[in-house]
Amino acid sequence: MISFRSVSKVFPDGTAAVQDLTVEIPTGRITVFVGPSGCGKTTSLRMINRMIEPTAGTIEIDGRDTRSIDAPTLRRGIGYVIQNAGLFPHRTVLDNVATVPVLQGTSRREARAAASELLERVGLPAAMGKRYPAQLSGGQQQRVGVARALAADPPVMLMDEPFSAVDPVVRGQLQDEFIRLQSELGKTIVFVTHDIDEAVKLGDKIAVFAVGGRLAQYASPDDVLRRPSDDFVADFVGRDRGYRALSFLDSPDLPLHDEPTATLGSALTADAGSTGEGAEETRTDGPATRWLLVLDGERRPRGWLDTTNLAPGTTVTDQQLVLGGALAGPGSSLRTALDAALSSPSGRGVAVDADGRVVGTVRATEVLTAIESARVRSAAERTGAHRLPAGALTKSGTGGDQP
Ligand SMILES: Nc1ncnc2c1ncn2[C@@H]1O[C@H](COP(=O)(O)OP(=O)(O)OP(=O)(O)O)[C@@H](O)[C@H]1O
Repeated sequence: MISFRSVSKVFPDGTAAVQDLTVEIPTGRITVFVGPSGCGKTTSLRMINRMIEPTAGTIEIDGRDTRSIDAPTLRRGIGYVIQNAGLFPHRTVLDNVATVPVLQGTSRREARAAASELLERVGLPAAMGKRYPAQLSGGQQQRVGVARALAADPPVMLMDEPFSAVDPVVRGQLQDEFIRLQSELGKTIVFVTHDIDEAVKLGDKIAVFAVGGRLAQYASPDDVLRRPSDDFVADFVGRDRGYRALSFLDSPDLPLHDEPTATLGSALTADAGSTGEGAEETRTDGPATRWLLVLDGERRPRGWLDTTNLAPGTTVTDQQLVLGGALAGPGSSLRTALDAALSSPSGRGVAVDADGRVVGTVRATEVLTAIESARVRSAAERTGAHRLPAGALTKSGTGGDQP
């Protein structure tokens, strides 16, 4: 546990960067400091490893005042990852990762072997260890940065906007891998970002900072989205926060419908798209159309086919397909399920099993009904009137793939 007790930082020029911050950061979880630019997130983070000293208050790690530990010793137990990775340009990737263990007396050979394993752990082939940082993409450099911070196996990791220098797709991948890695490692992580979506996705707890270094709210992502503490937080988390809060509701009981399908490369039969309950006429952007779900040979979804003007016998090709949006997989949240239905041209969201094979479709109206029931259950749970089944309100992935 890292405890901030009435911590303030006023810089010599008079800037009050952090004001009276009191916060308890739980062990083994990800706590995100989020807020607009200049509100004291980085200053607060750097006070943990004493790169910046507070002007008032105390910071304790597991009950020990950090001022009672000399700074180098303190920092050995605290990994630090920054934007753009901050790698040493003239050292190979492997030696970058091995730096701290070597400084701590591990033999170079041993440190390199461990570094090589760490690279694989963060999703990089060990062969990349021979390259120099400039020979890697931004996303790869960030992975090396994470591996380097993990090399000394510190119980605490400080991460300052580690994924913000990469494009949104790579950032999403890095976030997913980071969640997976943390589920194995269980480090105490303090993560700084100005992106509320990133905070909600990664954080077990979120500290929302307001301008002037004031803590506006400290709560679970679900609470920050559903019950912002004041207008500032409500404004910061944005207008569609109700929709985003759906990410925290599981979709265990959604009814799945059988969906008529065709296989890519096969010929359309005369009744294609007109049998089964999923084949009713669906109004999309004008005329009524009949949408048929097209699969590959492994029953994985490839897209939707508008059969309105297609004669029986027509061969189904990739070019004819309209891509749906998100897929709902096992353990998906209601947000993913709703997104799958709303982003599908047929209005029917495709549900897949763990191998990506189609198991049926869901309709937006049914997801909305499930959302309503989950809200009722959640309200009952808060008042203690009703117990939810275990895991019913756990955080699930919010993303989805395109069929
Ligand atoms: N060394 C310094 N001397 C004077 N003022 C500073 C110093 N470092 C930071 N500040 C000021 O302290 C305030 C908080 O800065 P900090 O970097 O902690 O904010 P932040 O929330 O991390 O911002 P960002 O998201 O832009 O990185 C800002 O007004 C900043 O200009």
